[in-house]
Amino acid sequence: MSAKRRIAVLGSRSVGKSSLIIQYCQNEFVESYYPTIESTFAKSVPFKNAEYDCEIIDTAGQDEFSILNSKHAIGIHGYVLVYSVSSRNSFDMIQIVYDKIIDFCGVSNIPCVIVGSKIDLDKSRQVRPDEGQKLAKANESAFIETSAKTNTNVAKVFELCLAEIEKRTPSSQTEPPVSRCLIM
Ligand SMILES: Nc1nc2c(ncn2[C@@H]2O[C@H](COP(=O)(O)OP(=O)(O)OP(=O)(O)O)[C@@H](O)[C@H]2O)c(=O)[nH]1
Repeated sequence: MSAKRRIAVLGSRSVGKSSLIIQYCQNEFVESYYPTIESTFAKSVPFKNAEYDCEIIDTAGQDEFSILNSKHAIGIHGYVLVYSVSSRNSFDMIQIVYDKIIDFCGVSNIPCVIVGSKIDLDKSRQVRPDEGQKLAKANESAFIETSAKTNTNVAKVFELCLAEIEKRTPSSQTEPPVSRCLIM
């Protein structure tokens, strides 16, 4: 039986979350922009001699005022946090979203990949790769830069996420760790 892995993709509006997932699951890139409310994609992924049934949750873009939806914290095995390398604001949102998740879950860190998207827009780059790397290191996360448009490093994002999950949850275990948060 293949293990189930539920992965939530979060980040500011319009950074390319849907495009990344659609490129990964359906091998296509859509130039036009349709804001997401929420959708779920399924993909079976072979990884390290095992087969994983991945459920990938595409979320509506967040900002500093959004309240973390409990659906994006409960029952989630791993996170993909996306910013666009051409938007400093979206980069600044990553730490805010990360902190909201760890606060909600009552843990000190989560299985997470930080993604700098849209690297094909190199001329309008506002965030350097080493800044992304440093942020990821500070949050014990994996890091990668991608382009959904040119299909650069797209599959790698989800492999890194499975690897981060694997570091903390052996493949024999299906449920994500229970939150240590106590309601008194
Ligand atoms: N050049 C370039 N454009 C991209 C890339 N990825 C996404 N886009 C464009 O950026 C816009 C937003 O992409 P979406 O994938 O809808 O972004 P999103 O993060 O899902 O947006 P929300 O649903 O509002 O949160 C669209 O016009 C895409 O075509 C990329 O890798 N390169």
